[in-house]
Amino acid sequence: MPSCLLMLPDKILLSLVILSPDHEPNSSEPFRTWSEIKIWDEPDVFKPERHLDEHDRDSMGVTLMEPDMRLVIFSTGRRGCAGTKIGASMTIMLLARLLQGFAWALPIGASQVELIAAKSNLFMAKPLLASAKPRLAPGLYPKIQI
Ligand code: HEM
Repeated sequence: MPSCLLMLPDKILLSLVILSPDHEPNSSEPFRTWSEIKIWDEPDVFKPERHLDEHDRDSMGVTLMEPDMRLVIFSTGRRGCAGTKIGASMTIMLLARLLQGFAWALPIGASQVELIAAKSNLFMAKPLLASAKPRLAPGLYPKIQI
């Protein structure tokens, strides 16, 4: 599970010391997010290609854990995620199943997708809503008993 969602506040502050050395520990300023780290050009702009391996831009390779902490999805170092490979594989498989199984569209009334990050936490400013319509034979969608 992406543990950043469950982190207690003091744990978040501990991470900040690493990510943002210029942050005043007792300041009332909201904590800084990845988008403020002075590593990327235009950090608030959606540019997923910035995560491709620098040495070989033609490859689709992405280094998920690296000491420079440019991509901190799985953290790094000795306490970094032990399940990076299975976590990445599961995420890709889940995305592939969602794309294969459903035709995706904007919800009724929406004119565009807004990928805007919240200012004070790691969530999106507004929930991402989408309409999913099954596109395969009905028997391929197992019913979950709750
Ligand atoms: C997309 C999926 C996942 C994400 C984003 C993710 C992310 C993370 C992060 C950020 C940490 C470090 C937390 C910290 O700094 O304290 C962590 C730790 C850890 N993760 Fe994951 N994780 C994922 C999936 C998994 C899976 C599938 C497994 C196991 C099969 C796993 C096993 C672990 C373990 C054992 C640790 C603790 C490592 C240690 O403290 O020595 N993770 N994960």
